[in-house]
Amino acid sequence: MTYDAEGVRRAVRDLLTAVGEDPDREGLRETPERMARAYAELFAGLDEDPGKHVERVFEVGHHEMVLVRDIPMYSVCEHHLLPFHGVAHVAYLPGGRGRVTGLSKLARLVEGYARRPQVQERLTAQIADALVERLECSGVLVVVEAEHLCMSMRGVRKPGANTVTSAVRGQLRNAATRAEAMSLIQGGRH
Ligand SMILES: Nc1nc2c(ncn2[C@@H]2O[C@H](COP(=O)(O)OP(=O)(O)OP(=O)(O)O)[C@@H](O)[C@H]2O)c(=O)[nH]1
Ligand SMILES: [Zn+2]
Repeated sequence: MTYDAEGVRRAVRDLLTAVGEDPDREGLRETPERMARAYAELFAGLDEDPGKHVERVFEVGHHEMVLVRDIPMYSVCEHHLLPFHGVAHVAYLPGGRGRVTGLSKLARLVEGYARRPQVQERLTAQIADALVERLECSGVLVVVEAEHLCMSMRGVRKPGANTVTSAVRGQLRNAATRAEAMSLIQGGRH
């Protein structure tokens, strides 16, 4: 997939006209160009294989849980192309050889799947599946908490409603391990 900036500029100009605006008035003249740049950033994940980040591993012989909590996350809902944003928590149990990946790579993984038209459930599952398949860890728990602007600023208009999704794989399905991960995730709450 290749990003077509010219196509985006054209479409934004047409959109402005269709909603009853004048795309040639001063404030809007550069808007197609600005939006082409903005969308290139918001949808950069479409041109990426996010799983590649977590294939960079270190053999440190760590067999216990690793959790990165409160990773800021911005995505765009595929139904309305409006933002949903919040935090992702990513926990995993290293596989047999105690291989871990860089902590920032977990955030890069979240970014790669968030920066595309998404639904929160798929985003959550894709992060979990990439960790199982690419890092080859023995268990994963991903929790995403987000507010959807399509629910806040339009439609049902319920600002503040938070959607929480989780995806659990492998040994983190075990009740005790899962409870430990959940309590570590909630440990940051006041
Ligand atoms: N499951 C899920 N639903 C989402 C997500 N983002 C947006 N939605 C929902 O997608 C649904 C689309 O519903 P439709 O009835 O097709 O569209 P709509 O008429 O604009 O719906 P309303 O938002 O209720 O006005 C809405 O209920 C949204 O809240 C998401 O990440 N996951
Ligand atoms: Zn939506």
